[in-house]
Amino acid sequence: MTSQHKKFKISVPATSANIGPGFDVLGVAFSLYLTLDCERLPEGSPLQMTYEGEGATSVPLIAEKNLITKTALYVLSTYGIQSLPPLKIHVTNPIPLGRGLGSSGSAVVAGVLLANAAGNLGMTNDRMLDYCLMVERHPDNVAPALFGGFVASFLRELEPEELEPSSIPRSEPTRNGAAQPPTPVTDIGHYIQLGWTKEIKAIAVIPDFEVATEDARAVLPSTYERADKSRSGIYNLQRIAVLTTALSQTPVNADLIHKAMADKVHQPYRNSLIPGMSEMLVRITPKTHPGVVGICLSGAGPTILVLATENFDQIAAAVQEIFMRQPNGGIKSVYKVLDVVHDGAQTHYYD
Ligand SMILES: Nc1ncnc2c1ncn2[C@@H]1O[C@H](COP(=O)(O)OP(=O)(O)O)[C@@H](O)[C@H]1O
Ligand SMILES: N[C@@H](CCOP(=O)(O)O)C(=O)O
Repeated sequence: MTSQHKKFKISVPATSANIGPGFDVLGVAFSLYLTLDCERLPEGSPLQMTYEGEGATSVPLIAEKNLITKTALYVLSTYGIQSLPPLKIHVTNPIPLGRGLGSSGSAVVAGVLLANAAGNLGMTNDRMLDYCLMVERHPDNVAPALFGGFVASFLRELEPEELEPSSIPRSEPTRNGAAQPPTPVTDIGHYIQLGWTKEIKAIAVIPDFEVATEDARAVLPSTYERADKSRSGIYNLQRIAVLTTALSQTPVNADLIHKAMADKVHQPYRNSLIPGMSEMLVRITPKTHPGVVGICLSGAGPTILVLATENFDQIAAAVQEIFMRQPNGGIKSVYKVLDVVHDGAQTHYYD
């Protein structure tokens, strides 16, 4: 039982999805945490929500509008609970929004954990994944955020009768306003945690502009043909199979990983949204920059993710230099050297 605990803290890691060829499949959790410090208030008190960090000036703090709390409200409503219990919630968010580090996925996971703790729902992690997938339909951010580590995942196709109108919040609203299922069906998400050698860290080079995931998905083709000129589907399948094992092995085979991180399914179409990316992917290699293991777009971008074993500052500087050479005064960026973390989202109870 958790109801006697007056305070609880939820922490959810940032993630990077895709890792090159693993579009909508692979994701990895990082040592950068969205946290919610929660305290139960006396019955009848209004919800109090405060927020610091990334998004502090833009994220709404109204329960029905904020992605964390509206996700929690949706989960609670499927249990017949129509409002959040009286709570004081302080959000601390170091994950930049709209940069391809899974801020929305982490917010969705935090919302599901918030509902679980606040409503004493006693959900299993697998059940929580189902709820996350009703809100964020691609699994590659929410699965590693929930479970930690390097995760491959898929979700089953929903049946037409499950696609009925409802008030499920979407982290990326569909462009055509397609209807969403009313309650989570079970057994939607399937995943496996893969090995990741501890020698490989991630350098996230974060430019000072946002790309909404919805916009970065809108530039992708609606169909891929087996016989297309670049054989993009087969190209990616071959690489993803090699990459998932190569990233677990010691000693690190940088040349193999770098080649296996190439992609033809999403990155080429997103070039136009991320000035300098195509040059970075060609020019920053294990041969040109010792320590580099691989390079890709992080999630839907615009962050560039370099996997590396050493020389982190020099490698980051090379990416930043290419951003700065872009037209109209260049693009400023910051970078973070991140560890892959093997624990996912957590709820700690106090008092
Ligand atoms: N901590 C948060 N609290 C509330 N909303 C958030 C939070 N983090 C992200 N969001 C919502 O998610 C949007 C960004 O989602 P998205 O475009 O998918 O980018 P990202 O790559 O960062 O996940 C933000 O504009 C905001 O609406
Ligand atoms: N597979 C998705 C991943 C989006 O990740 P985000 O961190 O940018 O939200 C995609 O590439 O669209």
